[in-house]
Amino acid sequence: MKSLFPPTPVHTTKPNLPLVKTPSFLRIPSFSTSMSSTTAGGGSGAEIHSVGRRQQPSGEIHVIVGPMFAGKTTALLRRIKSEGNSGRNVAIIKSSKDTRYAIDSVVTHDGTKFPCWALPDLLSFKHRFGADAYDKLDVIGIDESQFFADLYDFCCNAADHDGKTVIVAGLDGDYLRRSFGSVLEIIPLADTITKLTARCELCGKRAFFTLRKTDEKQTELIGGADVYMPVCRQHYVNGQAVMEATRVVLESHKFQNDQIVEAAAFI
Ligand SMILES: Nc1ncnc2c1ncn2[C@@H]1O[C@H](COP(=O)(O)OP(=O)(O)O)[C@@H](O)[C@H]1O
Ligand SMILES: Cc1cn([C@H]2C[C@H](O)[C@@H](COP(=O)(O)O)O2)c(=O)[nH]c1=O
Repeated sequence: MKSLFPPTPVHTTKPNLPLVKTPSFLRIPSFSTSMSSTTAGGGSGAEIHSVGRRQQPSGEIHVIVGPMFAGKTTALLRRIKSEGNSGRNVAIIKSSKDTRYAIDSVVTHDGTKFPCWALPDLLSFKHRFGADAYDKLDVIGIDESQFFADLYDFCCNAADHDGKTVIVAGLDGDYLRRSFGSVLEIIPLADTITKLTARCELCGKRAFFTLRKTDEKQTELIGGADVYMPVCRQHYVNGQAVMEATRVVLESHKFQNDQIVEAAAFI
């Protein structure tokens, strides 16, 4: 097997980064001289001949969700590498908001790396990648998909119109277990959906949720094990209660301190 990783960029405007591998280039025929289709009843008049027109490609969408540390990126990379090893042209996009381990690579929590395009949005990918190179792509991986507001439109275009296989990995829920970004919106578009689990950091059981260990409230907060941990249902509920109790205690301490400061000002 040829070594594809790191793969060789093809017609990219961003040298040595975005990656498309490519032993057997141009595998998918872009044009057909004659395309036939017959209706189920074999009825007459159903035959279509389309000379010189682009063949309708058949795309796919596969969605991988779960809490943090569940192995979503690992699963995405495994799939992308396997597609690359089968001779398909692949590229991975991640959100440029995720600067945790590397700027231009997808990196798993246990250190596996793969070069990627780090972008603020998805719909600009085709233009940045180059239209010709994009046409030759077979498989597009998307990591940290919860951060892309244009996920639905990109997946629709890429799979339905451009015939790409799109593999999407992301958080289905945020630290409050609310729907995160547009990830759940693409479920109706998907061929397959895989929900992975991690290990609860407090008891070792299966973890379905992500607990935020700090008291920051914004939905988007980039971080790793310093800020988040995967937990089971019981420890999520307990953990939220502990966080809430801690907040109340800290706020009451702050209130008491403020009163002491105010009182001191009068002395
Ligand atoms: N509590 C945990 N449960 C499971 N895996 C963990 C945990 N903490 C660290 N890891 C590591 O994280 C790896 C998964 O990383 P990654 O694929 O980046 O996950 P994700 O993309 O879902 O956050 C696991 O193979 C394991 O080595
Ligand atoms: C739960 C939660 C997570 N995030 C951020 C934290 C990380 O930067 C990513 C998730 O990365 P992973 O590959 O799934 O480990 O998302 C956030 O912004 N808000 C949240 O509620």
